Order: sequence, then C-alpha cells, then structure tokens
Amino acid sequence: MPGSNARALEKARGLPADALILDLEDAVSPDAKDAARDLVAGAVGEGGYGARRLMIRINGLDTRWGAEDLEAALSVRPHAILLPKVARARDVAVIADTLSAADPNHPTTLWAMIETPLGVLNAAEIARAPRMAGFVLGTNDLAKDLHCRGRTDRLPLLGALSQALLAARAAGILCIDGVYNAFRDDAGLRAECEQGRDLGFDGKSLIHPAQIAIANDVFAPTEAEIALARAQVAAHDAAHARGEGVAVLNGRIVENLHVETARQTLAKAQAIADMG
Ligand SMILES: CC(C)(COP(=O)(O)OP(=O)(O)OC[C@H]1O[C@@H](n2cnc3c(N)ncnc32)[C@H](O)[C@@H]1OP(=O)(O)O)[C@@H](O)C(=O)NCCC(=O)NCCSC(=O)C[C@H](O)C(=O)O
Ligand SMILES: [Mg+2]
Repeated sequence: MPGSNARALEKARGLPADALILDLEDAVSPDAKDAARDLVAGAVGEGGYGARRLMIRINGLDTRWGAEDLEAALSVRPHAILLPKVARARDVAVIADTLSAADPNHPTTLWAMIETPLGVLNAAEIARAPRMAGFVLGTNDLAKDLHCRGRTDRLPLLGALSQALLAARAAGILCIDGVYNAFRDDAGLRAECEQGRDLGFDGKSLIHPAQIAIANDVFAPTEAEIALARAQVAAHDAAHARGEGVAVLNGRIVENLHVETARQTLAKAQAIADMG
C-alpha cells in the first residue's frame, strides 16, 4: 500500500493479509516522499499490526530518497526491507553491511524486487546475498523493460517468473508473485493466482483489500490437500513401522519426498490457523 495513504496504513491493521508492504517507492509521488517516510515509520513504530509481517519498500539507494528511507526504516525495525529494482547481489550486500554495522543482531531481513532483466539474469546470486529472505516479482516493471505485451496467460513473462523461482528455491528463500493491476476483476485475479500457485509461488502481492480473499483462497491448502497430506504421513509412518521405505496410498507410492511436501502442506495449514 502507498506509504502516503494514512487511511490504508490504518485499515491494514485489520486486513486478513499475512504480510504488508508499506511502500515508499513507486506508489508514492515525488512530492509526497518525505511525508510518506514519516508516516510509515510512525505506523510501524506504533504497531498494532498483530501477526502480520511488516515490510517497508524503500526507494533505491541511487535516488535522492533512498538513504533517508533506509535510515528511517532501520530505526523502526520492520520484519523486512524490500529493495526495488535489485540488479546485482552487491546492491543487497551494501545494505546488509550497513545493517550489520549498525547492529549485528538487527532482526530485519532483506527482500528483493526482481523486476529488471539484469535482476532476473542475476537472480541466483541475489538470492544468496546476505540477509536475503525473499523475492517479490515486479511484473509491471518487467513488462516495461521487456517491451512485451500484456497477455492474460503471461506467456511473455513466464521465463522470468520461472528463473526467479528457480533461484529462490535453490537458495531456500520465499518467492511472491507480482501484482494483478485490474483490482475489480475477480475472475482475472483468481486465474492469475491459480497460475502463480501452479508455478510454485508462495503467495501473491496485492494492491487492494478486495484482492485478499481470493489470494488467500487460492494459496491456502484446500481441505482435500490437507486430508491427503495427513493420509500420506500416516501411510508412510505405518510402512516405516513395518520396515518398509515406501507406502502405497490410493494406488500411488508415497516416499520420503512426498512426506516432506505433505509436512509442508500441514505446516502451512497450521500457520494459517494460527493467524486466526
Ligand atoms: C488502486 C487504489 C488507488 C484504489 O484506491 P481507492 O480508490 O481508495 O479504493 P477504494 O475506495 O475501493 O478503497 C476501499 C478501502 O480500502 C482502502 N484501501 C485502498 N487500497 C488499499 C491498500 N492498498 N491497502 C490498504 N487499504 C487500502 C481505502 O482507503 C478504502 O478504505 P475505507 O475508507 O475504509 O473504505 C489503491 O488501492 C492503491 O493505491 N493501491 C495500491 C497501489 C500500490 O500499492 N502500488 C504499488 C505496488 S504495485 C508495484 O509497485 C508494482 C511493482 O513494483 C511492479 O513493478 O510490478
Ligand atoms: Mg516495480
């Protein structure tokens, strides 16, 4: 949400989102940047966001606002700082060093917007940068730089989306899909969320409260997935007790790797339940 929108910052305290991105970058006009920085720092400092993870997207350090944004963000210790248009691992390392120099135990992690051709090409090294905890895909900036046409199937973006995901998975960090701009188009949003879920994204970045329910619905494990995960764990445990490494459930084999996925599904369901 735009960091300049006081009403949105307030409303976010009650929205059923897992994480909030308080934006100082492209959602804020140049003449509102200083006020937005104060507003965001004030809101994070005041708290009241419950279990929602708080992320501040700062302006790039190559802009006239970036350094002040970083200082203000660090001072209120959000869960994460989201860096825009990251092109190389060293863009991240500079900030990680600043953070660690200020306080080696500073709890704030770094996230990167992957939204430029160079950022996609360097995604593997960016994912392994110090303090890096996740990617958010910037599909608007990517489409702009690729000169591609907007298509409902996102065919022109699929290579970049997959490369960013591969890099994130190889480094063991999270990867969140880009925004869906038509915020009154529920069917289009659902279709794009389904595509993102199929590809392997951990969630969807959103621009309007009306989009939250659909994203939650698509990205949460379904009752059937939870039941299957439980049955797979039970079948595998039983097989293990019999001294067998492989179980068979509904005519399909269940091996260690399936149990790992099943446990991830159950852990995600539990985390959602814990959010209340
Ligand atoms: C798109 C909007 C300008 C629409 O705003 P508005 O006209 O106020 O919508 P509504 O009247 O329907 O709003 C209803 C209520 O919800 C609140 N609201 C609106 N948006 C948000 C939000 N994002 N978070 C929290 N709350 C929000 C309104 O205040 C109303 O509240 P109430 O008074 O109680 O009724 C607006 O939604 C908007 O600005 N959206 C965010 C745009 C944004 O964040 N853009 C930057 C991120 S996307 C990006 O940068 C792309 C990426 O980098 C890339 O390259 O792809
Ligand atoms: Mg962008």
